[in-house]
Amino acid sequence: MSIASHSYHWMKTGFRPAKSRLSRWNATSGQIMKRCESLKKMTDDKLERYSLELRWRAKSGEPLRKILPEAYALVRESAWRTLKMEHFPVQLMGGIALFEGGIAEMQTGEGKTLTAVLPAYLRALMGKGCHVITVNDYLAKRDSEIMGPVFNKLGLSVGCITSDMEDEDRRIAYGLDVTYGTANEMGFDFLRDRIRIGASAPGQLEQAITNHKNSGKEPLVQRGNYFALIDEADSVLIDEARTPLIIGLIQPNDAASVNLFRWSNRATHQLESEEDYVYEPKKRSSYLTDSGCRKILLMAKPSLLDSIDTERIYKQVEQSLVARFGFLKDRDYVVVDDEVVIVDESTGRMMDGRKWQDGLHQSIEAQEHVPITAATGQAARITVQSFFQNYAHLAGMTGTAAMAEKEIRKTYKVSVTSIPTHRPCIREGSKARVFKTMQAKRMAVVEEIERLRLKRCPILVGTPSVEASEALGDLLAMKAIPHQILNAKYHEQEAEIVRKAGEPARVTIATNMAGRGTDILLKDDVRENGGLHVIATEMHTSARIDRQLIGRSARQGDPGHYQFFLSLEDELLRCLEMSQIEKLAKSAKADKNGELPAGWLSFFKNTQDFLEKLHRKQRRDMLKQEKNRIEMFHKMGLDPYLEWTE
Ligand SMILES: Nc1ncnc2c1ncn2[C@@H]1O[C@H](COP(=O)(O)OP(=O)(O)OP(=O)(O)O)[C@@H](O)[C@H]1O
Repeated sequence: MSIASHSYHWMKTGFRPAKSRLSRWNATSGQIMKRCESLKKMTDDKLERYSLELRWRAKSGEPLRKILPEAYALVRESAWRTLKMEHFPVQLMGGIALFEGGIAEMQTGEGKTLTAVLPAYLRALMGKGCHVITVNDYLAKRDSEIMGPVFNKLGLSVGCITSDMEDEDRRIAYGLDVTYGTANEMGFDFLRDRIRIGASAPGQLEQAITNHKNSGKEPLVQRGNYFALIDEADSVLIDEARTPLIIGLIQPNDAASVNLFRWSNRATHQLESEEDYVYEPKKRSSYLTDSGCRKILLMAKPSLLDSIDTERIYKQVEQSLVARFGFLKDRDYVVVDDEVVIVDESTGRMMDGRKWQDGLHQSIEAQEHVPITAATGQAARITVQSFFQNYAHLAGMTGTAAMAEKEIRKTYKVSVTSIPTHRPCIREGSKARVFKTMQAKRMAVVEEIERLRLKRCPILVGTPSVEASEALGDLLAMKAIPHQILNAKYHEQEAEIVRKAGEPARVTIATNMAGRGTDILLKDDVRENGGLHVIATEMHTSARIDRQLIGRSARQGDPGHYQFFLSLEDELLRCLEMSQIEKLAKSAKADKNGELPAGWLSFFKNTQDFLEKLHRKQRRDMLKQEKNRIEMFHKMGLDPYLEWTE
């Protein structure tokens, strides 16, 4: 079939891979489909024996690219027998692209979960383990459970790593043929293993591992880094890459430090903005002015603070100011059982076990009047970028790679290729509506929900924080509109909430938890009524996150619809100076319902662009620093990942 004649569908944002590559994949995909015909008559036993033969051939040195057509045909047949799903030709092409490495852009809802099984199976034949990286525990568990039978039927074992697992269970899961888990868990397991091995000079790691194995010490948890297939690659490789993984070295708190955290928090309330301190929202940083330093010096303090030097006190007060103005409860963190738990901005999920550094976490604990936990120093650290560079083979897939193509190419030196969709995407968008105040916007959202409910459409409302999701929930409750909320506080009910979200007239209010990976299946006659409607109640700091939310609708050729509702009091605009927003708000001419003319949308888009640029620069700077750090460690013959070892 020639490229010109086949009926693939391209999204506007996608860019095409070189034609020659696409036609090669297309031809191989055709071969695979043909092979599948001959597998139909095989018994299950024969199918498994065939798979064993492939494993033997792979281990005997036959190149995997030669085995690929047979392997993919087997996987397709196994998926049919176990899940009643057969890979579409475009999914086979995606699978080939993933085997060849780099990032495959497959639109939201195109079935990346099923596609991932193809390269994972093929690489797993080598018997060196294969890691499928998902963005959260819920997806790791869901995907390994759903896809497990496809591998099992072909004689391969599958497991998953979740944050609540003990080392022994992790070791077992890593020992299986295919292991699902998050970059976080796999990265931390890698670091903990490095601590077990101890520092090793560059180039001597293999020897150090062998020595460790022979030493009879606690065995390592991972058995190597052979192949990583990253789902939602842009989230993992770009968004998560902003914070390095750090294993803390617990530094017990002394009474003076605890007093300092609590006192600094109180002290901030006696300081005047601009006169005593300056808080910079864009950088989330603050500094004391001369007047502020003087005031701090003169303030009454508990005698325990006498032992702490003044510089440290200033620094801590500045940190408390950052905690107070830069970090909001139910947006950046939640308090669960007297514990401050970070909420990840891009996924809306609780990040168990992660803590802010440099006393910031403790400052927030002081602010929330909960027990102050021990601060952590660094024992071992690695950036997400360096972690994935340890893998012999790396591939990724996402619905939103094209938007970050340049950055991915520059950082990871891999190409991004866009795979056509199976059916044309018929998602419809309505013009964004902009309001002067948050309240006016929320009222309009409620009205829209009422209107759509009358048409019996399921509605997914995206909100930027736990707080915003609950505020909207309260409004709906006041109007007796039934709804369900999906935010970090309800993560245990996630599967149940998602299962119901596609029912007629069902209203689901969610944070970014209902973003990447969430698959809302449409029930009953919902398709005829226009499919799922997504109402985005704010624009995110990254357009990719917006695209992911919208991508919950109109999947697999289904109908679907989206609309943005924005206001001048939105989170996105908080990065601007207060005075600038006030000026804008004054000049804005709203109608009687508080709605502004459509032209205001460009203002939001510009702010989003500005923030994306700023974050890109921050990531670039971080990478540069990291590169210099590793080079310096290498020059000194030291282990770049371990700051401290026994
Ligand atoms: N070959 C297939 N045959 C039938 N159904 C399929 C096939 N491939 C995928 N699906 C269905 O399509 C839906 C979307 O799949 P999936 O959630 O894997 O998409 P995705 O590409 O990962 O989306 P996102 O980018 O939003 O994570 C699922 O309900 C899945 O069962």
